[in-house]
Amino acid sequence: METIKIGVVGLGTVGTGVVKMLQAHQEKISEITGRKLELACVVVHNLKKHEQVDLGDVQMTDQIATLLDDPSIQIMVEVMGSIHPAKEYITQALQAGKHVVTANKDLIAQYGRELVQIARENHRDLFYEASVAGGIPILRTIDNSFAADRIQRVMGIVNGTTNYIMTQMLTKHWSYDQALSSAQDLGFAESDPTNDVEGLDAAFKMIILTQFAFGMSLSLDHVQVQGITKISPEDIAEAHQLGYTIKLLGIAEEIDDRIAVSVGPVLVSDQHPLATVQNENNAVMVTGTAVGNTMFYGPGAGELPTANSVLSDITTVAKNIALNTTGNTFNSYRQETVLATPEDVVYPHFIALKMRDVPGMMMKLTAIMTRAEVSFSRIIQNQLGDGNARVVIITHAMNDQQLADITREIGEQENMQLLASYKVLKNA
Ligand SMILES: NC(=O)C1=CN([C@@H]2O[C@H](COP(=O)(O)OP(=O)(O)OC[C@H]3O[C@@H](n4cnc5c(N)ncnc54)[C@H](OP(=O)(O)O)[C@@H]3O)[C@@H](O)[C@H]2O)C=CC1
Ligand SMILES: N[C@@H](CC=O)C(=O)O
Repeated sequence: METIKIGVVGLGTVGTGVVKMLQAHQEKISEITGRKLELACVVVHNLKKHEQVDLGDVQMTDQIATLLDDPSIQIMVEVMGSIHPAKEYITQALQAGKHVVTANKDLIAQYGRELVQIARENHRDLFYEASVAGGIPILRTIDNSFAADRIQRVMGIVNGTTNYIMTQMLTKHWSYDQALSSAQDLGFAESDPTNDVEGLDAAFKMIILTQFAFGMSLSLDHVQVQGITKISPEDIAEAHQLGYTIKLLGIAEEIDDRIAVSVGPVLVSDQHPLATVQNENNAVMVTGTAVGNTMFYGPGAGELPTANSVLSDITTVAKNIALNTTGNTFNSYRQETVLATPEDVVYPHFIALKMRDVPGMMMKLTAIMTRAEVSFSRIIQNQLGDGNARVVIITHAMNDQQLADITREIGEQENMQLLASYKVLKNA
């Protein structure tokens, strides 16, 4: 049986899982692909850190040239993360005639088109299943199984770290710092977790999902992004009291041929399947015109779940090599990017305010809402004990322009402060 040699760049959470799975499932992969896969080298940044790691005959190096300059290595697996030098390594690998598998969503979301072009020019494969929702095979599913359907919306929990943090805070009453530190220890968080908690990691994944589902290419400034760092315990408790769970949701939806993409805390009805997704698990709901609602659930981060997605890409490349059909990248669906306007995006909202507890304040708030043509659906008021009250409103459906008008007017009031505003998702 012919051998395909593989070089892996990165031996952190995902790289370790890839090496383990390549070694453990060798026989099955050979049977499926008709090729023996051989791990030839592993490239790391700091060799000293890995002194205790036993890779047997496999060479460990801190020199990327060992991999790039070896023509016998046919597949490079990039699991080191960040933009530079990962982008340069992938470019050089493709130009040197290697196929590339990566888990790097930051890179694919921002430079995916350029890298796909380089892969095509060099007739090489480029796959990145692990870049979205870790262990859930969502990209290949959208690419293959939704090819003929018209997708209306892709929505879900696509960051494991934040879902893990919020689950621990709600169920075990851990502090934010304690939960984040645990997510880091478990290998879910990015090396710099800012992107996780500020919603950027989820935004990169939504950019990739939008490309697959709608064929439209977005940049980060096309996505409305809010993280979890400003969610307060009061927000969580009041949402709970009203029958909702707060989740960091990515939503990409087509509204009259225009696209709206956002990432932010959303109140999800406790009856909604997304409300039940706990810990580092992710879930992606894809709504198609023909099929209706579908939901894909599983671990969104972690060593072996993510490695499994990387291995599915490696296996695909190996099959393509065996069949002499390489030169494939993921989906080639392309549509002109047309963005929705703030008037297009319509949701009920949870709005929390602090205001002086004196006569007339509620009338002022009602007047602001009336001017924006928004009505209340539910309202709670709690005294803060310092002469102020915390008021929480669930509005009827309103658009982003109405929300912007309300936010501006509240900001102009004395004795009234907007504390939070989140979308509300009612039904499946
Ligand atoms: N962790 C997860 O659950 C998931 C991660 N991903 C993505 O997978 C990728 C890897 O993530 P993860 O394994 O968590 O990251 P880690 O931080 O755990 O590991 C990164 C690895 O890359 C190596 N590395 C960093 N810079 C270089 C360099 N210049 N040259 C060679 N090696 C380098 C590091 O080397 P050294 O050890 O010597 O410092 C380390 O071994 C990222 O793109 C991430 O977004 C995707 C899905 C899930
Ligand atoms: N940091 C990411 C890892 C997977 O993409 C997450 O927590 O989801």
